[in-house]
Amino acid sequence: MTGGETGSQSSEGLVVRDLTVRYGPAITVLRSIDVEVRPRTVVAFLGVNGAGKTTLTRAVTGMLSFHGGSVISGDIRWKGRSIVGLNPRRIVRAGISQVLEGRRIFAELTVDQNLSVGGITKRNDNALKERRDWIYDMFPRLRERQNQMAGYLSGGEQQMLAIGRALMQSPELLVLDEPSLGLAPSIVEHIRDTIAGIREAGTSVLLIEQNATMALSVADYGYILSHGTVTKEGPAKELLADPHIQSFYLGLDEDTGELDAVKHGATA
Ligand SMILES: Nc1ncnc2c1ncn2[C@@H]1O[C@H](COP(=O)(O)OP(=O)(O)OP(=O)(O)O)[C@@H](O)[C@H]1O
Repeated sequence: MTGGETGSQSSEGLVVRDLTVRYGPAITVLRSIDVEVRPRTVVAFLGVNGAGKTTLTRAVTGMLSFHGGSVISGDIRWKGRSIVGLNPRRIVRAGISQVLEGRRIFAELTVDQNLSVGGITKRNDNALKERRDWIYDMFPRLRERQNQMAGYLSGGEQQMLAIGRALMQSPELLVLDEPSLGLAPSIVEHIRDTIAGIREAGTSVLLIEQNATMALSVADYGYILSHGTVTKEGPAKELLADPHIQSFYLGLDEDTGELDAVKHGATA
């Protein structure tokens, strides 16, 4: 069973089946992968540089064609309906929002204006105001800086803003691409707590990460991707305890259990 909950809910969330994705005519990046994100769960998608993690996010959010990629075979179903071939706007409207790798906020707009842009397709002003208050409660530092230009925020604050902007759509699924990249450990912890809070509020999260420690400590379920193929999957707690995963992704020596971050390039 995948995704951490009961089988009866499988058609409600995101179901990726037998998906093969290619860039151009010859570069096959994802090979027959199966991934599932059930409602109200956090699913970690882990792998080293170039494994194909971002390519999965592009396929799910309708961005693949902008990068010269296409779905060769298989399907991506959201709440029981195929979303392959839908444009990004329709996918956002269907309830899937994403935070791209690299915190792409609008640097010359204020924090508040960035949030307004995030909610631009929503028409209910009261609901938007409530949403904005909820985001400011989650990130008090953004409230303090709401009239500042976003470009002057720290890296961690920009990541919070990027997440907040995506949440303005009230998504049912949030796709987060490497939110911990380049951030100090204390900020990473805050981001992890935020992800847990997002799940508690009812939104499921597909969490793309190289920082396996962070991702598996908050996720319900995880997938390990290697060269475009899912090589391992299971409940996050089991993956976290797996000696091979500890050795390769968490940087713990298989024999001694000691941290070996330099050898394995772990980011924890
Ligand atoms: N637009 C593209 N055209 C051709 N090849 C691409 C394109 N985008 C990515 N690739 C290749 O696809 C492979 C997977 O890339 P992808 O960005 O999905 O991996 P990733 O696991 O997210 O890596 P990282 O952690 O470094 O972001 C890489 O070999 C990459 O060079």
